[in-house]
Amino acid sequence: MTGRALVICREAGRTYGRGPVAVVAVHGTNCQVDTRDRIAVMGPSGSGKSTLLHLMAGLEQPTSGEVVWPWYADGVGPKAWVRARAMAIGVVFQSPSLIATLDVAENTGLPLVLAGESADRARVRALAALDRVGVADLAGRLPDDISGGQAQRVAVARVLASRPRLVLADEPTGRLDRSTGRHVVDVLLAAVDEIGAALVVSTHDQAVGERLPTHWTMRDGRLHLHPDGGTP
Ligand SMILES: Nc1ncnc2c1ncn2[C@@H]1O[C@H](COP(=O)(O)OP(=O)(O)OP(=O)(O)O)[C@@H](O)[C@H]1O
Repeated sequence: MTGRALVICREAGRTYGRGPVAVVAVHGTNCQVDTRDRIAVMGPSGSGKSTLLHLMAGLEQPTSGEVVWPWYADGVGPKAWVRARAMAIGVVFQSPSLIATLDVAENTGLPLVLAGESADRARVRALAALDRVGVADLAGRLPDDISGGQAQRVAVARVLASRPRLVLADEPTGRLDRSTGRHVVDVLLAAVDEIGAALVVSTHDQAVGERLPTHWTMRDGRLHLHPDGGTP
């Protein structure tokens, strides 16, 4: 913890299904992400990393405990809050999920347009974000005409365009070869430094975990924090 709290999990847990088929993806978890944190959540496939990140992003509701975003302003209506939170917490998924019929710049600016920004303004911010991750030259290309590594950098730019306070990257290198993955992590780290955002990366790849100073580990839905930073 190095700054102001952006998200706090208090005994937050998530169970899927009920009765004999219930799966506890995340057991009651206590953790906090602060403004300048750089955290790797390490753990094998199925250990609950994605579910934890989705809880922090507000994409999933906890079935026990609570997730709190302390910068929530009382009086903001639920719809406005969901929109504000989506802008402030950017999620990079394992698959970039670009829309095939929109070019790279349009894909990058889409969340801004959906949030009510004009198309012109969204384009300016999209181009700046693409430039920041080194793929401005791809702005007019369609997703089918770019590589997987380039698409993942576009997905990073799409998140950065909103200038989030917190970036949650869920196995962002999972589908990339090692050297492309390393490059995407470089880009992510440089970009969050530049915009002053906190970063949480979930990964089962030691090489990715080693790039971040703080390590949390997830095993069978239980999160272990390492106050001394921990080794991946
Ligand atoms: N929507 C869902 N419905 C039912 N079970 C789910 C759902 N999402 C996740 N799970 C289960 O919850 C557990 C944790 O999954 P989660 O995806 O969070 O793990 P993970 O560590 O991110 O794994 P991976 O790296 O493979 O994505 C797994 O047993 C998974 O099968």
